[in-house]
Amino acid sequence: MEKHPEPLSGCFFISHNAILSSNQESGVFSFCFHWTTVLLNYVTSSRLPTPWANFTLSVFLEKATQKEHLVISLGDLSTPEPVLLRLHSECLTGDALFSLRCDCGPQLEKALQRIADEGRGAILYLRQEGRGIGLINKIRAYHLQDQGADTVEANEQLGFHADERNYELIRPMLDYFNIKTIRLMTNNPRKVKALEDLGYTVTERIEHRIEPNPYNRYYLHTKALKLGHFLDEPEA
Ligand SMILES: Nc1nc2c(ncn2[C@@H]2O[C@H](COP(=O)(O)OP(=O)(O)OP(=O)(O)O)[C@@H](O)[C@H]2O)c(=O)[nH]1
Ligand SMILES: [Zn+2]
Repeated sequence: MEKHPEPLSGCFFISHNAILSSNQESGVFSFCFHWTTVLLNYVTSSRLPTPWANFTLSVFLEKATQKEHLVISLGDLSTPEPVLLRLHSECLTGDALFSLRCDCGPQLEKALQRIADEGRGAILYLRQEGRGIGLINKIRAYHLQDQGADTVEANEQLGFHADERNYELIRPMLDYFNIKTIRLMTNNPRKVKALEDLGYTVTERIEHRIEPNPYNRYYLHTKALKLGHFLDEPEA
């Protein structure tokens, strides 16, 4: 049985952003470091045969929450060509329970298919269920939506922002695979910005739409209207 690595490396490292600033008038130079806590540690990996391809599954453990975040990868990601990537937020109802309320399940399949077709790429499967509010609160939000609220209003009625996800935690995963430039499969402009803010280069945004169904039509409409997703705003 594999021994649980504990801890894997030093607890702290110096982030890329060592800032050198100067005060022209006094001629004083100051050098300050931003110390960044390592949010996740790589734990282990295995083969993951699927109907689309034989992927590799790697697991990372988030220190603060003990959540396991996953990377499903194919091919050599360390070469300089941009990596086909999907940041997929956990959706138990859509990914595993076949829910038609959202587009997550078909999006996950589409990403697996696309990576298999190209023979190289990765899905970061992030345990940020319900846009970061967790499964119980997502079901509470669904309950409110059953009574007429839209997906944003439901979150707000529960005291959350429309989107509570934090993308900081993807850095250790991308760095582990030495990924620097990315072709991102998404309809969400905030994911592109999040990657760029973290210092990665997004060379291409690849639209990642699925055919709407009668149950997710209004949800997709709201995402386009209120969350800025690049979708066709299907009729509510
Ligand atoms: N709070 C809340 N979360 C939802 C709802 N429907 C889906 N989710 C969650 O939303 C996340 C997916 O986010 P989306 O907004 O659908 O899409 P995205 O990841 O921002 O963008 P894409 O990359 O284009 O898919 C998953 O974590 C789902 O569990 C909902 O009505 N309320
Ligand atoms: Zn979903």
